[in-house]
Amino acid sequence: MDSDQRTAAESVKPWLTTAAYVTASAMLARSFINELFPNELRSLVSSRIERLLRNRLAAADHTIVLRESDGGSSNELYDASITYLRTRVSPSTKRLKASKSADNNSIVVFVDDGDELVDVFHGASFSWKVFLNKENQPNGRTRELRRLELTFNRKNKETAPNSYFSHILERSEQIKSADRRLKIYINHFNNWEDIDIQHPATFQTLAVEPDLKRMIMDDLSRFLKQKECYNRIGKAWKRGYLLYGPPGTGKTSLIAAMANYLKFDIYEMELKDVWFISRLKGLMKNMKSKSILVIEDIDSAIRIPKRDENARGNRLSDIYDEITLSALLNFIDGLCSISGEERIVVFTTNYKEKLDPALLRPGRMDVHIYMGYCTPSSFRVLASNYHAIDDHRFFGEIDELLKEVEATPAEVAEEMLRSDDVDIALKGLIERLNKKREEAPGRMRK
Ligand SMILES: Nc1ncnc2c1ncn2[C@@H]1O[C@H](COP(=O)(O)OP(=O)(O)OP(=O)(O)O)[C@@H](O)[C@H]1O
Repeated sequence: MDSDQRTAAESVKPWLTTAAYVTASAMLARSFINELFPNELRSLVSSRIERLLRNRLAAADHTIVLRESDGGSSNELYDASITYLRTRVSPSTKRLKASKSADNNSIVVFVDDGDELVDVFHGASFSWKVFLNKENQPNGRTRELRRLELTFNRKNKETAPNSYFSHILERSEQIKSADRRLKIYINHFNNWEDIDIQHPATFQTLAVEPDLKRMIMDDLSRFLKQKECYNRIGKAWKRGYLLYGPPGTGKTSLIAAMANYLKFDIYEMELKDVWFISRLKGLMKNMKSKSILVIEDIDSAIRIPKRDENARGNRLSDIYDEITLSALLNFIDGLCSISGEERIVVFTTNYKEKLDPALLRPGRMDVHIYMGYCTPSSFRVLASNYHAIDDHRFFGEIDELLKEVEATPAEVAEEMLRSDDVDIALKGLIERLNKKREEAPGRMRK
């Protein structure tokens, strides 16, 4: 028996002893009843006595309820417990339900609603039950919400809320990061909906200059280690990035690479769907920690309708609260400082020159990153991504063309994908670059 099994066996012992006590007492009581009571009364009296014994046992229990959603916000402790408990299902659990995980296509097995799972931690037993609640929504639809009930013996009440929950939070983080696929959420009315998109971009597959790549990775790693420093200077633990450059230069790919590198989720906020400032607040409150908030195309006007729907007039200003980007930044800063969690905020634009100069002043967005046209070194990354090559007789010609022509990595990637035959793909790219040079000599690079 290894030490884990020994601990488990030892911790189960008191439960077995208690169960044996109940069974033995019930048997004793039953033979006593058989002696004393006529047939008709026997089953009534014996069930009363068994109930009494069980109630005495139950009185020694504590129960903690974890709801899936708490006051409209998602409950991270509930999520962590579900992640953790999935790894604690034992073959002896009588009824299990199985489903296919959207995250990584694996089969997930868990106890069914109403069933029980017993976990042993530091020699104490913790019994979990899952319950399903159905809530009627104002829009007539029914929302399914689950809750977990954790029951443990009163004598473990010191262990349960503190070290057991810390253990669950820590383990669930480890499980998630070992078994993780990028999650992308988009806002839909008041809620975030996760969309099942697999974005495989990583810093390795990202076609940007090596120095820029290193700078971004170092900046992210440094930020994560700076919680104390941000606390000390009284700043929200938030890092803001402004990504700018022409369409197809990899701004979205960089965000995915950042998320995959940090193992953070992405929350993509469509401002045009936000409508009310209160909705913005609610959405930000519902973002999980360790996340990247993305607001794309910030050069387009931000207009949020007035909170009071009756305040309708003829002029635009009667209907909309124009919120400047500057105000939005302040607002996000304020909410981030309340949450105290690390947060990355990324804004993107194709037209940096259209932004309010006040936004570009130092201190507003921490890092400005220009995502530019394809260069010989970023072309090498794409050639390796799509054809697993690091050299070819056509590379010299392509390098010369890329120094002259403005071609986005997206355009180069498109040519690389046209054929599995590397010679055909590279010839296609040369033709495209030559055509660009002829068609737009004025846009040639200096
Ligand atoms: N720098 C890059 N590295 C690797 N692939 C890239 C890069 N830029 C573009 N691509 C390829 O082109 C596709 C489109 O690029 P992406 O959406 O990241 O560009 P974008 O700058 O965000 O464009 P937009 O401004 O239109 O949103 C990507 O899915 C990827 O295949």
